[in-house]
Amino acid sequence: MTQTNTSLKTRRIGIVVAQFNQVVTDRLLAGAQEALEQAGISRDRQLVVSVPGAFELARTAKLMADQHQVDGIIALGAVIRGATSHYDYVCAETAHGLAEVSLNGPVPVMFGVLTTDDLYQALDRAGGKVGNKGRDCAAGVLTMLDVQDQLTAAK
Ligand SMILES: Nc1c(NC[C@H](O)[C@H](O)[C@H](O)CO)[nH]c(=O)[nH]c1=O
Ligand SMILES: CC(=O)[C@@H](O)COP(=O)(O)O
Repeated sequence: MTQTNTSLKTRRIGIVVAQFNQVVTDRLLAGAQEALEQAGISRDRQLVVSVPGAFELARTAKLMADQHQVDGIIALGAVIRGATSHYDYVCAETAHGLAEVSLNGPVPVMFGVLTTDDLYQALDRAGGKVGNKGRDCAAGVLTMLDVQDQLTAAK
């Protein structure tokens, strides 16, 4: 599918970012914001909201989507395995929650939540040697808007 990006100048993108493991999520946020700006979505059209942890991302994304504040949403977080099974619950519910908001809500939601065994794996994926998941999600949300436009035009 070709990228048209015709209406990017008017798009608004929401970014919901978890404060937990902020040394990682700050880098994801920076990657996402920089990529959006490079694509033509200036900072004043990026609505950034921070929440306590990954578990809170879905509810906040839902509020943004339901209030029609944005055309697409990027959810950013870093869940890092601890000593107990808490990690599994946070990962599962965060993923289910965000998927539900994306499937049942009016705008696409990108899953920019790292789920890693340790801090090093997370940093590698937040602007380190394995890329930046925030940046990937910025590209992804724009592709999703383009896909949506093309499907609407093809009706
Ligand atoms: N352990 C991590 C959490 N835990 C916190 C939860 O997300 C949530 O804020 C709390 O249980 C209150 O509802 N969050 C992360 O984003 N990353 C973690 O590694
Ligand atoms: C992913 C978590 O919630 C985690 O950091 C909790 O750590 P623990 O399992 O050691 O309590």
